[in-house]
Amino acid sequence: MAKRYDVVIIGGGSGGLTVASGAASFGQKVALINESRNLGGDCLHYGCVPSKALIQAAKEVKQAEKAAGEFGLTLGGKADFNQAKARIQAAKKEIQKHDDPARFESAGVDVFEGTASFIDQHKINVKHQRSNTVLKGKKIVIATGSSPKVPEIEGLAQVPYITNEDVYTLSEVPARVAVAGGGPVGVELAQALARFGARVDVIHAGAHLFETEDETIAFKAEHKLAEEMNITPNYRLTKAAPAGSAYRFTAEHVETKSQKEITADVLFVAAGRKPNTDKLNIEAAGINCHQDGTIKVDQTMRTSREHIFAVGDAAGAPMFTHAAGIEGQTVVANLAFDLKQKIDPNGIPWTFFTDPGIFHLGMTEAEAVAAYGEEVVNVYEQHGGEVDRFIAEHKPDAYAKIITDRKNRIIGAHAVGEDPGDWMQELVYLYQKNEPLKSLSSSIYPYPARGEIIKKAADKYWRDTLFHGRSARWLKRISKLLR
Ligand SMILES: Cc1cc2nc3c(=O)[nH]c(=O)nc-3n(C[C@H](O)[C@H](O)[C@H](O)COP(=O)(O)OP(=O)(O)OC[C@H]3O[C@@H](n4cnc5c(N)ncnc54)[C@H](O)[C@@H]3O)c2cc1C
Ligand SMILES: NC(=O)c1ccc[n+]([C@@H]2O[C@H](COP(=O)([O-])OP(=O)(O)OC[C@H]3O[C@@H](n4cnc5c(N)ncnc54)[C@H](O)[C@@H]3O)[C@@H](O)[C@H]2O)c1
Repeated sequence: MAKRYDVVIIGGGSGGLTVASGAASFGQKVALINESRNLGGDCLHYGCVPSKALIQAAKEVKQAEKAAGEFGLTLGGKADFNQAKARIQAAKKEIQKHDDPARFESAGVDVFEGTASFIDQHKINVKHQRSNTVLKGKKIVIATGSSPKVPEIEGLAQVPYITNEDVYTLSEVPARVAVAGGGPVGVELAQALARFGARVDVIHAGAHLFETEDETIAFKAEHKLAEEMNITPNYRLTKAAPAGSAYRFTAEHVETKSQKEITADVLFVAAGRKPNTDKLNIEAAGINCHQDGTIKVDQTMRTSREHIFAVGDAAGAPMFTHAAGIEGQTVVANLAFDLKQKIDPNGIPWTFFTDPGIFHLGMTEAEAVAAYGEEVVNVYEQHGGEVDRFIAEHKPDAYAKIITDRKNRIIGAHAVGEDPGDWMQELVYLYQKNEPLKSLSSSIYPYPARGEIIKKAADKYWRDTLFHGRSARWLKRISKLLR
């Protein structure tokens, strides 16, 4: 006999947990299935939390070295990676408390440990060790996340490699690390390993690091990151082989096919993600998927079956914890009240935690020009070298680019510099409220704020309007009359 629920959720990560607590709080009878009792998903166990803990530890090591060099201090010894690992464990343990299954159970959610697979479009089998439990859901939410994609690399079977799932458990930092992939997973962690003493080679099949980013931002970030690691864009890692006590990797130019060889002690595969949809027996539910296995959804997060929703990484890009969260919130409203609330994918910002970091909201300049035409798009650029705080902090490389339409509404906003997520967040608010950039000009920033970088960009709108063009001529005339 199947156990009956209003909602059955598959996956206990950022997306699934948001749906579980939201649906239960609206009085729905909820079942949550996760492969292990350790809820929290990729973000907590292998993604955001451990990576940010490691990145911060590595940043402190780098700052200590930089300060020693600049201020004539003597620094001895080698940074202890085990201390960073201890911090990672402590952070995970603390945050894990929020995702304790008991908390969800006390909120009325039935938590099932096991692997879920569809029997038909309403029934799901949960397999745990040798037992099988069948659940029946009026509504079903798939939130199974994603895993590292391992590309075809000849000889990889003879060469041990790591992914973001193993990097935090390395017993020590290898002397030489080859990284396949120049996206955020590869570069955030590569920089951290470099700061703990590894010589890092990033092999990247794209024309530049961070392919999703505005070109100006990606180039500025890459230029700075190249001070700490060897970056080889336009090359794909194609072969791996043992070479004495180390390994030899062959990278092939994506167009000319010319080859380069790199020797390293460890290969870190960070070549993208694949959705965790392979164990779901998804055909039994009759849901349509994209070719890469991600689930097709509309903007209400419904799949091709009206009563089945998908959120988070399993539903494809954008793959972020907060994206899974907002998608989960939208699904709660849609399934509990039969609404058709939509997600605006352009309204989901993100930050990459490299140093310098990257902030992204909406369209890049190239995307905006392609979508609206050059004559409609206005671009406001602001350099940190003209902002007192960045000058005082010796960080003049900060840079922001804000793209607006003719009415000065935000189409895109991008930045590179130290913790740009902190000083660019107001633009997310403006975007959501459909407010113009120029409104920031009247906002007061406690001096010397990093956020002045976006106020100065907004001031440029007024300068263009007041001192050039038709209104400038009128203002001059009025001013003369009043003299
Ligand atoms: C190294 C790294 C760093 C990252 N850093 C950030 C960051 O700083 N900020 C940010 O916003 N995002 C970051 N991300 C992305 C973020 O981790 C993901 O977007 C987010 O975890 C997706 O949440 P989700 O709910 O879709 O899936 P997940 O959190 O992966 O949860 C899916 C859950 O479903 C379970 N599951 C899978 N299949 C089944 C099945 N058949 N039956 C039962 N259970 C199943 C899994 O075990 C897992 O617990 C990072 C990712 C990586 C890899
Ligand atoms: N700070 C954050 O919020 C954060 C951090 C990490 C990851 N993430 C999320 O995780 C997603 C996945 O990130 P990712 O870096 O794993 O993937 P990605 O797809 O962004 O980058 C992987 C890159 O690897 C390259 N590649 C593929 N095969 C290769 C090969 N054989 N040799 C060399 N290069 C190869 C591809 O050109 C690709 O650009 C991101 O899009 C993001 O949504 C977010």
